[in-house]
Amino acid sequence: MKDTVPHGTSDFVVVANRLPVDMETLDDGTTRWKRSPGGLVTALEPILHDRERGSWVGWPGVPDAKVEPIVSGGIDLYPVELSSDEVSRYYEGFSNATLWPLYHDVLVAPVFDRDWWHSYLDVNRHFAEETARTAAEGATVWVQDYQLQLVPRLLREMRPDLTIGFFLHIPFPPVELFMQLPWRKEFVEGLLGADLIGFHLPGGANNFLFLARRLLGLDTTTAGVGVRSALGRVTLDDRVVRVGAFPISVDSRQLVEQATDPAIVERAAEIRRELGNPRKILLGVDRLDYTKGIDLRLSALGELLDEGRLDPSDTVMVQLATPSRERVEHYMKMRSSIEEQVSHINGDHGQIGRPVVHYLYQPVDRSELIALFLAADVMLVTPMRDGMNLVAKEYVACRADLGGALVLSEFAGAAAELRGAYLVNPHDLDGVKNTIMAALDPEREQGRRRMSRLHRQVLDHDVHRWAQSFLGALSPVVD
Ligand SMILES: O=P(O)(O)OC[C@H]1O[C@H](O[C@H]2O[C@H](CO)[C@@H](O)[C@H](O)[C@H]2O)[C@H](O)[C@@H](O)[C@@H]1O
Ligand SMILES: Nc1ccn([C@@H]2O[C@H](COP(=O)(O)OP(=O)(O)O)[C@@H](O)[C@H]2O)c(=O)n1
Repeated sequence: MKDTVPHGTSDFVVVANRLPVDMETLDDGTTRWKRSPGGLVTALEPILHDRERGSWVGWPGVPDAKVEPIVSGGIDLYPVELSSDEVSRYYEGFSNATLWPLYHDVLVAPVFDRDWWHSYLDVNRHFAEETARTAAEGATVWVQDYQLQLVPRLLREMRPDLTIGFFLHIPFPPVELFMQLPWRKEFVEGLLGADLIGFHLPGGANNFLFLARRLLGLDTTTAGVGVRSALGRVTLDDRVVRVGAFPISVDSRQLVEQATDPAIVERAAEIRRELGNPRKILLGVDRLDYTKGIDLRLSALGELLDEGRLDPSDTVMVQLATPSRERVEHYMKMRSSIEEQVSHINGDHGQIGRPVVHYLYQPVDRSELIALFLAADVMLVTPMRDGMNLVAKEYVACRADLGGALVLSEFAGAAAELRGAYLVNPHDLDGVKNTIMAALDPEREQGRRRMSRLHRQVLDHDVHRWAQSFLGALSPVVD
């Protein structure tokens, strides 16, 4: 964290709830910055690094942090302060106990709280104001995700000279679920402040177009939206808003480079030794979130061990769970139940010094994560619903050796592209168990062919292509 930076000079501004780095206060009262959790940051960081100068407006991850604009990793960071009350009502409340469950198939009941809604509105206004101060005349602003869906409209009112893109990183819900939202019209109007609205999948884009017609009576295209093509259009009095599907991805080449680094390859071998040289290693890597299906894969593993279909003396599972939204009720409950499941499995099937499940509830270093990807024979990605899931793409990008197998939920956005994975319906526990068994022992050449297809897909469709396709579609507005 170095120089301070001036306002009003940025030609390209990313606006996201979080900055790419979180502020951390140490025991001695000093502060330091660490990488923020989640796939949004993983995806957008390399995009901003590519640009000569880019800015990022976001929250530094802790309440009441008064921080001046700073430069980090070549990106100008403009912190937006949130009070502890706003963290509780806007972030933990409306964003993560209302919108998050509503947009993830109502896996838990969304809470509709009017105070939270007012806080969401206020915070969206703060973000729009900070962005309006930061952006240069005629700049391009790219607003990210469900926490900031009102920003496009608010920002356009403040700064009509800007070109505004919006991208939603989570699923856009089916119409009948979205209709539950008491403030549904405000959301559609908020998003329509953008020039281009992007979703991961065509389904989300089509749902949005339908809602713009139904809720606001607007004139929209009705033909289906394609992937990176056939954009939909909403015609307003004074302009046209385009709507498209742009599946996000990872920095595949960078991952291949890291995964073929001899030190990381050696670390992968060392991890296998440290785990007791099991015949098979299963791996799960997630934020600890009830959408991710960590409990489901543990149930599958537990039953396979109970039934004697897996041998605890030669099978190990590693589950990394990054702490997330720890004060939100359903996250606390999910943590307890996962930890109980891990204890049961280890209690029933472990031996002294040889647990079956190695569970870490802590952030893990990037190079260690890549070594784990290399060591894993089967990667388990089993969400009940997920916008994309970059972990699935990271795993196959890292497997340039064509080893390993990916078990992937049909309910992750990534399943639309990674058709060569072992696809599972996360509501069908027996199906998940049988698929895990198949993925553990594929015929060698067939396994390599599957991985080769997946690896190529992710190399051809990386995060740079994602950003180019979105920003390319946004730029005709500028021309
Ligand atoms: O900021 P947090 O509340 O700690 O949450 C972390 C991020 O989680 C979500 O990530 C989503 O974006 C990924 C990239 O597009 C996608 O692969 C994944 O399916 C989504 O869940 C959230 O949408 C982000 O805003 C958060 O920063
Ligand atoms: N222990 C962990 C777990 C995840 N991660 C990263 O966090 C990101 C998770 O992205 P994702 O798209 O799969 O899911 P969300 O957490 O964004 O919902 C990936 O880039 C993972 O590599 C990590 O760095 N360390």
